[in-house]
Amino acid sequence: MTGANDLSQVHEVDVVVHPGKQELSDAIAARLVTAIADVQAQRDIVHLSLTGGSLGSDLWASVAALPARTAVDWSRVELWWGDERYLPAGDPDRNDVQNDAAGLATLPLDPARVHRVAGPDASESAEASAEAYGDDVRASDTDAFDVMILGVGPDGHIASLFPGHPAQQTSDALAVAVHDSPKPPPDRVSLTFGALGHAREVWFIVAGADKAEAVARGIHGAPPELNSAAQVKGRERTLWLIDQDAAQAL
Ligand SMILES: O=C(O)[C@H](O)[C@@H](O)[C@H](O)[C@H](O)COP(=O)(O)O
Repeated sequence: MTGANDLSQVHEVDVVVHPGKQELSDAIAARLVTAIADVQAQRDIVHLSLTGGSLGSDLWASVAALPARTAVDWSRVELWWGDERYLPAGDPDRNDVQNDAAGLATLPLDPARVHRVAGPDASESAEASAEAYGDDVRASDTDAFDVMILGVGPDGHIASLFPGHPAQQTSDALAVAVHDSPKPPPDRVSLTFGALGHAREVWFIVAGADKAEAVARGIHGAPPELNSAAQVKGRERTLWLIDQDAAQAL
């Protein structure tokens, strides 16, 4: 990983800094393909949870361009999303649609293993969609997500859990409906903190100077009303994959 600067074991998390957003995206893709192939050498199915946002989509362009993507049996990958904007299937503002357009759709996935959050075209309400999504996660035969990928907003949000928003406090469900989101669109469905941390590895992926303060708080610790990322850790590993701009406040 040329140019990568490993600031390992900062406050019980691993931090890897890459020069810029493109290098970061390519490095996440390489790391992800290797992680999936490693799990597939041990067992049949891999559970992977994805994120929206620009980097969360860019990484699929990087995977699609990576020759080593063929080291993965994509038909044995179960795909989930940490959150989804409560919009109809196919809406260009949905996270899954943006991931697909960036390159995810080019991979030979099994559509039956791609777990999309139901939108208003396929559910009565965001609450009903969240409940169905939680049931889907519970019914899957996994002990934990193998890799939980999470983008981080400048305000410190992860998935659709915004600092200080009441939906952050849901602890009795795997997924929650979010209304009045400070970032549009207002209605969303999100995994809860408990479900997001139900992962062997959590990877926070962040680029840009506007995220530097959120990154520092996420790594060094902060209360939920200031930062959501600080509330989630992987069971085996918590990894921050960031670019130099996002590392400015460390
Ligand atoms: O539903 C959303 O609005 C996105 O999923 C959002 O949570 C995103 O992951 C972060 O805001 C980081 O996005 P960027 O990588 O574009 O900064």
